[in-house]
Formats: sequence, C-alpha cells, structure tokens
Amino acid sequence: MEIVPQVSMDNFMYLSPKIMGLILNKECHDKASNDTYRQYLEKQRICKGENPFSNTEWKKTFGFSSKVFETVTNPDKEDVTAIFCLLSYMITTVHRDDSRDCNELLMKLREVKDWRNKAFHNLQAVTSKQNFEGLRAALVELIDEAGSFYSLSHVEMDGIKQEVNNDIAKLEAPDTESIYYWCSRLMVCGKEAVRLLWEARLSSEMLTLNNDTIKVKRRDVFHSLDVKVRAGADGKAFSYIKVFEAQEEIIVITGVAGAGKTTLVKNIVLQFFQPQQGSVDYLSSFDQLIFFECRDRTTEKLSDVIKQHFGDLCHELGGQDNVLDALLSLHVLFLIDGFDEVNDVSMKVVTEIVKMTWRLNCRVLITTRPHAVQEKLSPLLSRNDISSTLYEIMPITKLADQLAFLRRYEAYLGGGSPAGGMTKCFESLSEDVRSQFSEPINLLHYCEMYKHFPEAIASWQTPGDVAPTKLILYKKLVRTKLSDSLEDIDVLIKNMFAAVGAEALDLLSDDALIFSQEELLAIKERCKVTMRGNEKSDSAAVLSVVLREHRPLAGHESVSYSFKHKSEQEMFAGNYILQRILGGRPDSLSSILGVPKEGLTRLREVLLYVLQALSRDSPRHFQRRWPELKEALRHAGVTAADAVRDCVTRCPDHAGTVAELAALVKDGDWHVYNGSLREVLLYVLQALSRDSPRHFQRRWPELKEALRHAGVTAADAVRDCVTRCPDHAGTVAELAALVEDGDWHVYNGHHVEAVTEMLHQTKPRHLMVVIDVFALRGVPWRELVTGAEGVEIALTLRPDDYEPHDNFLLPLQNSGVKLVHFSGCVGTQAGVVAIASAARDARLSIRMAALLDLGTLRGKYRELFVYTRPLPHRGRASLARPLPVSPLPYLYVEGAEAGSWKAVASTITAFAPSGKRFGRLRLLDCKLRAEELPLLLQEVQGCGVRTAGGAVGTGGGNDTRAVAVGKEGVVWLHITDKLPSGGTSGAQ
Ligand SMILES: Nc1ncnc2c1ncn2[C@@H]1O[C@H](COP(=O)(O)OP(=O)(O)OP(=O)(O)O)[C@@H](O)[C@H]1O
Repeated sequence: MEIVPQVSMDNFMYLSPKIMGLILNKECHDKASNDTYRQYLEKQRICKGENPFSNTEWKKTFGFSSKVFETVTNPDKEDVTAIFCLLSYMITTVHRDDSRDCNELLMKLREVKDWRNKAFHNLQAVTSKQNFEGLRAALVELIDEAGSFYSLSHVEMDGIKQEVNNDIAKLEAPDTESIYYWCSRLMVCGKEAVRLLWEARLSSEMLTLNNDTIKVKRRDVFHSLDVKVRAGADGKAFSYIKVFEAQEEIIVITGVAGAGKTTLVKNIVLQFFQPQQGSVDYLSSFDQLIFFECRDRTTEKLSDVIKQHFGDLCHELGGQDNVLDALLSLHVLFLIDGFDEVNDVSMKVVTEIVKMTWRLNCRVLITTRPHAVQEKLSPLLSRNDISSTLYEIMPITKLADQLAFLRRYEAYLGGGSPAGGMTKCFESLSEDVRSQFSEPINLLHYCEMYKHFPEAIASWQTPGDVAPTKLILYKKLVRTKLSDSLEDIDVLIKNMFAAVGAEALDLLSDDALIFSQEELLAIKERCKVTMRGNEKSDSAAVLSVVLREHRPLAGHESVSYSFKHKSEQEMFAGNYILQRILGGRPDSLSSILGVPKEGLTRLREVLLYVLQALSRDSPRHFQRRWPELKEALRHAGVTAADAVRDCVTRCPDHAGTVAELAALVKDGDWHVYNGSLREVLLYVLQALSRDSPRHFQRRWPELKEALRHAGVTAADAVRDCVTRCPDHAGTVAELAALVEDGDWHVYNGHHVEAVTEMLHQTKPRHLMVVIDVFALRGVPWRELVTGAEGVEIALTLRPDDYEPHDNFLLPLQNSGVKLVHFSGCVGTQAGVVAIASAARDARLSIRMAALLDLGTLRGKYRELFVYTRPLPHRGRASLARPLPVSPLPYLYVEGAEAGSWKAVASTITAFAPSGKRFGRLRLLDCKLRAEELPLLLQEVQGCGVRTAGGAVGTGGGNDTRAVAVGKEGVVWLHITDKLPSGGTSGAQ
C-alpha cells in the first residue's frame, strides 16, 4: 500500500472545512458580516413571523456548537461537524425550498465531513494513497454539486478548484504554522503520549490487604457506579456513562468522601485508551483527554498541564502554543478531579479551563465533594456564565451490589482466606451495620479489616462498632513495623498517632493534601515521639503506613507525598482532636482546631469524625461539647439538608440533639436512600417543627416527598410523624393522603390528636382505638369521632374497672361511625344508647357500673359480653334488667364475696333474658365458699335460668354444676334442666 506522507494530512484537515465554509458563505450570502450566526438565524425567523429561538431549542438544535454559533461571525476556524450541522439546518429548515433538491448536496457534504472525522480518529486507516485520492475526489464532487445547487458561474467554480489544487500541491511542504498540522500531530502522537503518561500510573492501586501491600488492577476491581441528577425530580439512578449525554458544557459529579469520584475519573482515563469490551464506547467522540487533579499545588497554568501531557510535542519549535491552539479545535475531554481540594494555585488552572469551555469543542467533567459546589464551584461557573449539570454518585445500598463489589476485591485476597468467606461474613452482619458500608472506601476498609481482624468483625453489633476497628487496624500495621523489644508499645503508638494526627490537622487547615520531600522531613521530625529515657522513637514506622509517595509527572519535578487517602488524613486529625477532648483539658474546640471559622469548611469531615466518636464513646463529653460542635459544624457548612441528615445518622444516640442542625438548613432538596435514614428524617422534621416554623413551612413540600420515599406510608408511621410535630400536625397529616390500605391505630392521647388531623385528609376502613381513658382527657376525642364518620371503629377503653366511661361514649351517638367492637365500662343509660346508635354487628364487652337496661342493644351485636359486680340482694323485689335474647348473651359476675351467693343469684336472675338462657354464665374473682355454690345453682336453676350447650372440657355431661377453672376465683356455671348434685368440680 502506498502511504501518503503524514504531513499531507494536514492539508486535508484544512481543506475540508475550508470548502464547506465556502459553501456556508454561499448559503448565507445575505448575512451581514458582523452578525453572529445566531443573530442571522433570529433575523430569518423574524422575517418569517416566527418566534425567536428559546435557549433550550437553540441548544437542542446545535448541541455542542450552540455556544460557538452565538459568537462567531464566519466559518474560518470552525470544524467540519459544526459547519455541517449549521449548513444542513439552513438548507433543510431555514431556507427550505421544495423546488430545489438538496439531497445530493447534503450527501456530498456528509461524505466529506465523515472522511475528515474518520481521519481524526484513525489516521493510519486514511493515510493510504487510495483513501487520499478518495478524499480529493469527494471534495471535487462536492464543489461540482455546490456549483449546480447554487448556480455558480464557471469562473467561480474554476477558481475554487484551482485553490484546492494549489493546496494539494503544497503537500510536500507542510506548514508548521498551520493549526491543522498540529491537529494531526496531536492525533498521531499526542494520544499516545497521554496514554504513556497515565496508563501505568492509573492502571493499578496498592491495598493493604495483607501484611504487605498488594497491587490490584483497577479495571479488575472497578464497580460500575450509578449516578443521578441532583436536581432531578424523579430521582432515577443511571449508569455513570450517561453523564456524557448532558446538554450543558460542564458535567459536575458530586459524591461524599470515598464515594468513588477519583476512581471514576481514573477509570474514564483508562477506558479512553482501552474501551471496555462489550460495552458502549461512550468516549469515542473525544479526540483527546486531559486529566488534572485539584490537589496539585505546583502546576500553575493550563499550558503547564498541556506540557505534562504532550511533553515532546510541546518541545518542538512553536509547540507549546500551537498544541494548545490545536487542542481547541479538537474534541477534548477535560477531567478535573477533586474540586473540593482546590487551592490558590490549582484554582488558576481550573479557571483557565472553565473560561475556555464556551468556545471549545470540549467537555469538562469535574468531580467534587458536595459542599464545594455551593461554596466555590457554582460561583466560579456563574461568574463565567457557564451552565452545568450536577450529578451525584449514588451510595451502594443494596446488599447484592455490596456483595458484587466485595467479590471483586476478594478475588485478590487469595491465600489463607476461604473463598467466599469475606462476602459471607458481610452477609451475616446486621442490616444496620451493613448500612455503614455504602461508599466504596468503606467497603474497601471492610476488606482490609476482614483480612486483619475477622474476629473483630464478628463482634460488631451496632454501626458504632465499625469505626474504632479501622484505627485498631492502623495500630496493628504500625506495630508490625516497630521493634518487639520496645517498652510501652501501646503508649508509644498512641503518642505517634497523636503526633501524626496533629500534623494531619495542620496540613488540612492549610488545605495541603500533597507535600514535598522537605516538608516530609519536617513532619518526620515533629512526629518523633519521646520515649522513656528521653530517647526519641523513629517516626518512619507510622509514616510509612499512613503515607503514599507520588512519582512526578515530569522528569524535573521531585517526589511528593500525601496520606493514603484524604479520608484517612481526616480520620487521624479527628482522632487527635478526640484525644485532646477526652484528655480532659479545658481547651476550647476552636483552640484545638486552630483555624479561623472561615477555614472550618476544610475540616468538615474531621468535625464529623469527632462528633460521631464523641457520641459513641463519651456521651458526657458529647453533651458538654455540643454547643461548640454545633457552631463549628455550622461554620463548616453543614447546612445542606443531606449533610445534616448524614450528620444525624452518624449519632444515633444523640440524633435528637444533632437534628437541631436542621434549623440551619438552607434551600435544596432532601434525599433519603435507605430505610434507616427514616428516623433521621423524622428527627429533622421534629426539630424543624419545634425550632424553626419558618423553615419548616418552607421545607415541608420537600420533606413530604422525602418522607414518602423513606416509606412513611403506613398509617401508624404517618401518625407518629404527625405526633412529633404538634405545632404542624395539620400540615404533616397531609401524609395521610398517601397512606396505603390497612388499619389505623390509636393508643394514646397524642395519637388521638394526630389521627384527628389525618382524618381530615383521608379515612381508613378500620380504626382501632385501645386507650386508657385518662389519656382522653383534654384531647379532641369528639373531633376524632366526628371525623371518623363512616369508619369502622374498634374501641377498647381502659382500665378494666367499674369507673364509667360514658363521657367518651356520648360522642358516638349519631356520629355515623360503625362501632364494630367495644370494650369498656358504661354507667348511664345514655351511654348504652350511644353504643346502640353506633354498633353494627359488633362484639360488645360491657362492664356495667350501674344497673342498666341493655335491651336497646338488640340487633346491634354479634356477641355480647356483660360484666357486673353482684347487685345488692333485694329478695323478690330485685329489679329485672333482662339482657337481649339473641344472640345469647354472656354474663360474668365479678368479685362475689364469701357469703354473698344470694346476691349473685339475684344478679343473674335480674339480667336473665326473657327466655332465661345465657350463652355463658361465669363468676370471676369469686370468693364464694364451696358450700355456697350448690345453693347458688339451685336458686338460679329454680328460677328457670339455663346456659347453652355443654361446657367443653369441664366434664359432667349434662349436669347442672359449677366448675372451678384455671385461675383462682374463676367458676363456670353450667345450668341445665337437671337439678344440681352439690359442690364444685375441678376443670380438666
Ligand atoms: N467504583 C469503584 N470500584 C471499586 N473500588 C472503588 C470504586 N470507587 C472507589 N473505590 C475504592 O475506594 C477508594 C476511595 O475512592 P475514591 O478515592 O475514588 O473516593 P473519592 O470520592 O474520590 O474520595 P474523596 O472525596 O475522599 O477524595 C479507592 O481508592 C478505591 O480503592
């Protein structure tokens, strides 16, 4: 195959857009030379009486190029894709003219565009003579077609063709000033240079999974993360690769500490060079990639970053500036990692990149912890009028996903550990404990802890047990580096940790995550701990465990260092502060932190560590320090709803206290991703309602949505929610409208209040009230009953004594409720009438505080249990209050004293229904003497009283008899037509 010299490609890179640009000029022949393309198109619309473009429509139509066409006035520097997009829109939409056939022209334009793009992506494939001639022919054909489409004169056509030939004639003399020369140089050697720079650095990661660190291949352990649009209303999660579908110039991916932001970006770099087999090549539209870490404190300008990436090319004559210019014409993906770690120096680089995005064919992806968005990133973007789409990395909350993540790492554990042991052990943890491992960093720590302390894991009972194990792990790792002969090794390690922690804090306060060799020496010196005998221990042991070395990007730079992970630096700093507080000295928190309040945002994670550890390990210190901590957290910016939520989650034992932070919450959505956070949300709700009604009202719509997602959809959960917010019960009761089917329950006065409010929203089929009447005083019981019109109510009033509950029964009358169950004490006829008015096929269990006529209950019940104390014996003069006949009532006479058999007999006969038959007849708490029972039986049998059927399990067949059953004082009376034989018998 004959190869065209590489330099010749430059001319083709240049020729295609040049010819297409000429055609664009023909199409827009009436455009004023200083009009931008947007202005021109708007004018065309106005002429046709159409509305101007909305911004969204504009963006949709021109996508990547929308910004460019808002500012440029000619096609000279534009890329073929952009020109094609504009031209085809003009031809087919703006200047649409059905009398001219544009298909052929569009086809020829597309051919030239595709050829050029193909060349950019795969120069090797197009540098053959054959392909080279193919492009020449395509260009000539395009010129011919344009000639006939626009009716160009022969002279004009010949002029263009001559220009093409002249350009081609220059093939052997490449123009090193030409941007196309540099573009093609970048395409051929630039990508390779970037690959060499990053692939080796990023393709693996060191883990302390064994006594020695082991290297894992990033690709092998990478767990594909899901993200969701932060402002997204539907809250749907999707694969991270879809972030590139965003319309906006800048893609921002947020994630909490250890959520996997850096790892995600590093994987994107790797996938750029080696797309994963079998998956969509979502990076194929990018020609180049630049990776920048915001923690970098030495790279001052974008041109320096470019130099790091394309070293050799930049060193060629005129290279550095031309490479940057050329990059601007290519599709470049800028990856900016860890914006929350940005410092004064790296901010300059980021600003340079951001400022360019408006005119570049580039995308910028920025990762950051969430707090920096509001504080630093949004202001930067809005200052530069750049729009962005904000995503957040979803936590790994499903057990199946957590196990899948762990399995990949487990494969690396190898020797010693039984296969599957690590995942099995994880599965055996309680859900509460497992919820601690929803970020990759924590899952990774789990692997490390499992490897070193399987026994410690087995003892984890609560989420709070996890964090201390991490520190113990570090102690163990340091111990392996120290000589066994050292005395007081534990004290020594503790002191070393304190020294390292103080240093970690100091560095964080200065926003320093990377430090130089000289700084390391100074740190080493300061971390030397004095042992007994004034001898100084070597700090190298601890530093070698906690620090990581970074090889320089360019040969002349020197080695630098950082903690293994920022979260570990924060843990050591936090542990140091904790020790200072627990040490009992009265130093104020701000003097321990040693940072002015403006700098506290840098210490946010550290403060959270301290908060959690104090809450877990020393409630006394927690309480004492809470006001200071609260203040510090406020200055540290823990004022977004999700941050407060996470803060509360960390302190289950002080959730109510920590939820006070909710009163400081600024605007924004509230998110709930797992059930365990429901409690947190409830605390927040309660605290806002109590402490800041203004914020409560403002936040209610979001809270309501979050509570719904958190599963507060069962009636009792909603009721409890309402109960927590007495001042906003009416509002919170709106949740009732979402309640799923099921019974509602009322157990106390608060519930009465809550359910009364809920009934304004919706009604259940069935409401169960089991309540002590003392709790009903002063609560809106009548309102509840009124609100429950049409609802089936099961009402149990306590205590089970003979104090009448009539006050609470009267509201039932004409209320429209359906009383399907009642148990309680009635003292007046009005009470009976109220029950009768509401009862429907009910199960009634009535304690009679007075001699009442229950005849009105006829037809209202399914079962009637009547409890009474013995009425005073009045001989034949006793008043009759016959119970309804059917269904047969059950009578229980309670508390008969010894010698009172006559009173019992007259009580039974007084209540005997007209047919004298009871369903059951029983004595409870009966102290009658044994010899009184035959007398009682004789008396009531003689009066014609009978009980239904045979009493199961009491023996005695069809005899009239009294049977003592189970508990002392319980006697069943079985009365038949047969005369009693005497005494009692025991139950079997
Ligand atoms: N998607 C993933 N798959 C496998 N392991 C991961 C993944 N994401 C992160 N990890 C592991 O977790 C560790 C911490 O993740 P990473 O440093 O990416 O988090 P981060 O969000 O950038 O944290 P920070 O905000 O503290 O900088 C990584 O070193 C890596 O070992």
